[in-house]
This record gives sequence, C-alpha cells and structure tokens, in this order.
Amino acid sequence: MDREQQKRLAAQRAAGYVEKGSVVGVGTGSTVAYFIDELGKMRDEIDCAVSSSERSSELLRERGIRVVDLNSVGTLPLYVDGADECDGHKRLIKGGGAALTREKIIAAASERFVCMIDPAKRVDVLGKFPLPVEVIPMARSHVAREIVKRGGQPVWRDGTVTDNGNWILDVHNLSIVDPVALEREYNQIVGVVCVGLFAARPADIVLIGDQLMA
Ligand SMILES: O=C[C@H](O)[C@H](O)[C@H](O)COP(=O)(O)O
Repeated sequence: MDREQQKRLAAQRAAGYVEKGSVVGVGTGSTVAYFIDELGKMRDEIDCAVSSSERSSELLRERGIRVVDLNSVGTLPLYVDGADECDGHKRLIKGGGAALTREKIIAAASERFVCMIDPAKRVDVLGKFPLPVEVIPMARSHVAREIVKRGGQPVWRDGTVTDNGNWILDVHNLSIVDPVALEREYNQIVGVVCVGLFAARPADIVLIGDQLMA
C-alpha cells in the first residue's frame, strides 16, 4: 500500500473519533486534506470547525463546514492533525507546512489530540526531519546564532511566510534525546514564536494508517 493510501486510511479512522454535534479542531497538511474530505461527508452531523491554517479553512469552507475562531469556543473535545515524525511516546515533529504555531495552540486547547501518520514517519528518535522553528522576522539571525550555539544547524526557509506573518528556520543535524528539554530550551530563545516539537503536549492517539499505535 502506498503512502497516500495509508494517509487516507488514517483519516477515515480518525473520522470515527468525531462526536455528533461537536466542534472539531482541524490541523494542516496533505493527511488532513483527506480528513477534511471525511468531515465533508459528515458536515450535517457536526457543529463547526476550528482551523489551524488559512489553507485548511479554505478546504473546510469548500466542503460546507463553518469555521469559527478558537476564542469563541474555548476547550475543544477533539483535535485531528498529521505530523512529520512521531516517536514511541507519541511525541511529534510538526511544521513541515509552516502551520506549527496555530497547530500547537489548538492542540493545547484540546482534550484529545488524534494524530494521523503513515508508517514512514514513525521513528525511534526524533530529529531526522529538520525541526521547524517559527521566528519573528527581525530575530531570524539572532535565533539562528543561538541555535548554532546549542549544536543545531538552522536553515532559513527562504520565501515562506507563516499565516502569522513570521519566518521559519529548519534545524538540521539533530538527534533529539530529550524532546521535552529541547522544546523548553528553544522556547526560551528570544524571538522564537514556536518550536515544532510537540513533546510537552504529545498526541493522545496515533493512527498509523488504520492501525492504532500502542
Ligand atoms: O505545518 C504543517 C503540519 O505540521 C503538518 O501536519 C505536517 O507537516 C504533516 O503534513 P503532511 O500530512 O502533509 O505530511
């Protein structure tokens, strides 16, 4: 089975976690696009969605799903999103599509985070996928120097502007032994808006294709 089929299967299974009449938190990316297809089929059964990106909002509206602001709903029962890497503790690297900050906010505001991946993204140690870090544009060089001091190799994702008007540094050459500590350490660098490590708040449920990760 190819990766796209695995993503679609994960999205179909994730749709089973959506409760009738609820507000659904929706992530960003190619796997989420399959999930939005599933949500479209259920649009009369759900209330509305909170979206993590302009891209996902557009897809949701195209399928007739109302998109509301997180501030108007408070705590969400469910957030569904993809990831770039996932370890055995359901800790993730996210942000390959530059949506990490809004994704992390919605994940933090959700009771249950269901993450959909294909088998190639399941790793023992996070860090082979370059770690995205969203930065305030004027702080780009400063943050990059601080990351180098900490052993990382930051590369500016030139040309990418996030939905928040910020820039992305992708940090290469990491083998993340303690993801919670690294998330905390990078969060403390002045000028960092968000680190694409979801370790302090990992996923609750990981679907690898249609299989539940133990
Ligand atoms: O910023 C993007 C998100 O974190 C995505 O969830 C992540 O990059 C995975 O995307 P995809 O499902 O396209 O592989």
